[in-house]
Formats: sequence, C-alpha cells, structure tokens
Amino acid sequence: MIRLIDIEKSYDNGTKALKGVNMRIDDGEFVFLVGPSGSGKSTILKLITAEIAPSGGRLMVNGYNLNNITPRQVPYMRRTLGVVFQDFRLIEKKTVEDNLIFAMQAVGASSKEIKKRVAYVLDLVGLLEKSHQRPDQLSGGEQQRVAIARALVNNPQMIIADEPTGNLDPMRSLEIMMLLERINELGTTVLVVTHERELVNRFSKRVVAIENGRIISDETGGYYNNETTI
Ligand SMILES: Nc1ncnc2c1ncn2[C@@H]1O[C@H](COP(=O)(O)OP(=O)(O)OP(=O)(O)O)[C@@H](O)[C@H]1O
Repeated sequence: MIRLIDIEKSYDNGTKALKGVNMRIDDGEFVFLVGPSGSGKSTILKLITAEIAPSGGRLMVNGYNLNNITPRQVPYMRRTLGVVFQDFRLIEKKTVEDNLIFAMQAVGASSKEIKKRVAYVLDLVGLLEKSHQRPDQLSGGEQQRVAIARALVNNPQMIIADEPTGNLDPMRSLEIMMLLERINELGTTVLVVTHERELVNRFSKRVVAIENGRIISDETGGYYNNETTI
C-alpha cells in the first residue's frame, strides 16, 4: 500500500513541485496518474522510490515509513517495487534471459528459483521464444515487454510504469497496457504515469489527475475527458 499524506516537495531552487498531495493506493489496485508536463508526476514517483525525500508530510510505501527509513533499508523497500521506464533501460549486451537472470542474482536468488521464475515471466509477457536474443534484435514493444518481465521477476508488490508507451506506436501501446492490466489481474498493484488520453479512456480504471502540484481529480473510469489539458 502507498500513502501520501499532505506531501509537500520543494526543490533546492525553490520550485514547489507538490503542494499538499494526499493519495492512497491499496494493494491490488490499478491506477493511472495523469497530468500536464511539469505538474508533479515524476516527483511523486521519485518520492515513492526514495530517490528524493519529501519537504513535508508523511509517506508510506509497502510497509516502510519513508520519513524515517534508514539508508540500509532503502534497497529492501525498493525490492517491493518493479519500475518500468519509457526508454526500457535494458542491458544491451545481455540476452533477454540474461537481463532477467542478472536482476534475480542481484537479490541473491538460487539458480533453481531463477530458472523457474525467468521462464514463468517470459512466458507471461509472451517472449519465451526470444529469450536468447539481445534487446537490439527486438522491436520497441518487445523490449518494453522484457523490461516489464524484468520488473516482475523478483515478484514485487507493485509495478510503477513511467510513460511506458511513450516510445511506442498506438497498437504496441495498447498491447503494453493490456499486459499491465493482466499483471494487475494476477495480483500485482500497478501505477502507470501517462500522457496518453485515448489509451487511458480505453480502460475503465482509477485515474488520479494532478495539476500544478495538486490532485485535482481522483475517479474511476470517468475523469479523463476532453476539457482537461493534459
Ligand atoms: N531537480 C529539480 N530541480 C528543480 N525543479 C525541478 C526538479 N525536478 C522537477 N522540477 C520542477 O518540479 C515541477 C514538477 O516536475 P515533475 O518532473 O514532477 O513534472 P512531471 O509532471 O513529471 O512532468 P513531465 O510530464 O514533463 O515529465 C516542475 O515545475 C519542474 O520544473
């Protein structure tokens, strides 16, 4: 579960990026976070991943209180999150399979666990037959599916996807969103930051809209209409 209570964030140069944000995401939810450029979406994600600290308010992430988390606890907190980026961020020199194996070895998984889990997640994202290819031999949509598999491989409580379809055409974008929906149906909480109005409107999900550092709407299925400037 994620809880932001009266969260404020001011950057060193004085920019007030968040002005009293309250948001709660329960386990098992699927949430779109939308808003115009500069509204504070990335700031929220960076707070959740503990890349930056809030200037005020309280922040809880999957059982960790980020207001007083110790540096030693941060890697454990991050293991509860799987993060997916717009630009995939795969290791280009490693095969698809090796990208996933590397992520599991980093948390000390056994060879037996790795073998089983890697095959399971590659099958889930539909890429089992491409497991020995390198990312540069795959399409953008396939690379994003590898990145999603990697985010899932250590079985996080939550997937955070930051503009996951920003580099993809509409058809591939829809496929990626449907894959995230399926992952959510299997029990993982999903938070997706996106600009893509049409895509959001195809799914009847909770949409949290932020503008100028404040949440202006939080509704299921209904908000993301034409009057909003995203
Ligand atoms: N490191 C930083 N130092 C100073 N100001 C920053 C920093 N990062 C972001 N900001 C400012 O904070 C505000 C919110 O930025 P943020 O990156 O959270 O927006 P965003 O909604 O993610 O935008 P985009 O959709 O363009 O990625 C903006 O005014 C931005 O200029």
